[in-house]
Amino acid sequence: MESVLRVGKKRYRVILNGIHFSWTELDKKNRDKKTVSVPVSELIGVEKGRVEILPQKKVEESEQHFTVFSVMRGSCRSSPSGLWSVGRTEFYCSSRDHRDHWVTQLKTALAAKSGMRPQRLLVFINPYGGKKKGVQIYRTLASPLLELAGISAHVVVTERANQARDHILKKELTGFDGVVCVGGDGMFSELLHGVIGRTQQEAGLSEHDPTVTLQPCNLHIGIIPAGSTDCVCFATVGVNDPVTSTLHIIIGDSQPLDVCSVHHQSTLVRYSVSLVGYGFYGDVLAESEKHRWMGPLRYDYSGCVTYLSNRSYSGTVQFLPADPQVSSPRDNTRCLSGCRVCSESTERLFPQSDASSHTSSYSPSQYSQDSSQSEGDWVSIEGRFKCVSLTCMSSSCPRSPLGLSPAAHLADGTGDLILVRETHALGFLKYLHRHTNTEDQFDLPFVEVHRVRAVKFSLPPGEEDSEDEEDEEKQIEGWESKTETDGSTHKSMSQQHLAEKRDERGMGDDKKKKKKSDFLCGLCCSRAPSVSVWNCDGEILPFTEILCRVHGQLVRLFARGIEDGAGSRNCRVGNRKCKGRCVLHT
Ligand SMILES: Nc1ncnc2c1ncn2[C@@H]1O[C@H](COP(=O)(O)OP(=O)(O)OP(=O)(O)O)[C@@H](O)[C@H]1O
Ligand SMILES: CCCCCCCCCCCCC/C=C/[C@@H](O)[C@H](CO)NC(=O)CCCCC
Ligand SMILES: [Ca+2]
Repeated sequence: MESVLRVGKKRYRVILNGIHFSWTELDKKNRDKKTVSVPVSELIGVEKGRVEILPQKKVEESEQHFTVFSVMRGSCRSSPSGLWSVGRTEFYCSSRDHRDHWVTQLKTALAAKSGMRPQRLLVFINPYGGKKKGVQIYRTLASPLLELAGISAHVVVTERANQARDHILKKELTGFDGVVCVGGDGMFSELLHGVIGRTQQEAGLSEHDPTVTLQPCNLHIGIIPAGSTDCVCFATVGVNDPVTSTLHIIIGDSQPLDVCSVHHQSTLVRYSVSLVGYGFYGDVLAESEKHRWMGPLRYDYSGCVTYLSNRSYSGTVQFLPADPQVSSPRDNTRCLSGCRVCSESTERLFPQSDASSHTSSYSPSQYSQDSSQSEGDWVSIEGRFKCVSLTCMSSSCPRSPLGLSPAAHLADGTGDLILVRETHALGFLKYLHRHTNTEDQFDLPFVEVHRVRAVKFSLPPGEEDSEDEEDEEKQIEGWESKTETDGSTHKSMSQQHLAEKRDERGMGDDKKKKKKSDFLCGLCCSRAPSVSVWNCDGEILPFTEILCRVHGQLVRLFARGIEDGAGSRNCRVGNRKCKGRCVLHT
């Protein structure tokens, strides 16, 4: 369809074909002609009249106007890369019939995309996450956009921890195309556990057996960030912004994600997508749980306290290396939207399925993961470590924009194992500081990094996890999942308890008496505990000896990874960059 319409006072040639909706200013010399071209896949909605959606819905009736809403990269020249906003354009037609015809055509074009987009979502809001603004963020920023896009949402404001996980595990989910959380990494983790657990239940697979090839999950997960760190959102979208995330959900973006299952003996302990960290990151988390009242600042405070305690821990790390021909954690690449390494991994991980179906929305695919790969040989490293970290993705976050492992891939079926050996305090500070800039944190003599498929950690003889303590800790975990209504305390009580138990176990009887002054005395290493705890995506694990296995592309998010140079400098018309000439960005 093609017409001359007015936008403001200027005349435009407006064209809608199956792929693009574009408008070019007329009455301009050729070289100055400005074209705005929006892929139909990035249209959000069309309304009759002159309509505004954000910050509040306002409708001005007009028989000859219609308003088009679309994805716009950036909101101004200085927008961070990856930030999306809502582009809004009012068109003026020659008559009411003409206007109605345009609206019908645009709605038909949008309807043709409906198979690629979610129609019905199950949304869980944690009213206590981050700065406690989850409900407000959803009502003012996300809900109006979902409504505009014709997506219906069943909203549950949670009343206790693990309510979202249990709902997904047990309740009827027929008709939902995705589950969405409004909250932080902890809320995401609830959805992750619910979706993976439900999928395995339905497939009749045991999650406990680390050798089982788990069934990839069709139900997509969306994250509207409203937490403290929001690392998963940042690393898969590039920014922590509720509007950007809602737009990715609306247009049905689909980003596969590797997941690590953590086992103790023959039991599944938890799943992780971001960090399974022992030593420094475990200690920071344990310490931070004692200071939850500080809010997100507790991590900075606890980071300093833990750094000053200057601890290191003994243990044996074993790992199964990934194929070094495919990629390496030190190859200076970045996993960006449409990443080649991840696409090729799709073919390797699911050789029988149609690889192209993995790039679109939640179209259910017949997955069957390749388990023919022989396990290979385990490599063993023994020593004293400041930290042992396993991450399935970069784990970038506002604190560390390139993340724990900048070249890690979101969906390549591997994780990066980072070993930081015992070193002097200044050396470790250098390592930590490099997370905040572009210097290579692996280019230090006491740091090594390996791309792996599985990791085992064991304690030195005499320090192993004792069965009695495990039973007790399991009870604590069970208690944690019981109904709780006070969002500010649910985690602190259980995690603090576990942290204290760890301290007790590590310090022995006489040192227990001086537990209260422990972190100050941590400066003097003789009193430091010999065993740390594992931080698993922000939760303390109740076991120290664990086996981790990476499951390639086990879940899918409504995201597309980080866009190359997205933001105010470039837009994409089809697959070609507009080099900043598009009027969206001039
Ligand atoms: N209504 C509720 N009451 C108490 N806890 C809840 C409730 N809803 C969710 N939770 C729990 O709160 C925890 C933290 O939530 P969330 O991740 O949204 O926020 P956060 O501030 O980012 O937390 P974190 O400290 O993990 O970064 C989650 O682990 C989740 O299980
Ligand atoms: C001299 C300057 C030093 C600055 C050091 C900065 C180092 C930053 C590294 C960033 C690592 C992010 C790891 C992600 C962890 C999340 O899965 C998890 C859940 O939200 N967060 C925590 O455990 C919260 C605990 C995070 C510990 C930092
Ligand atoms: Ca990975």
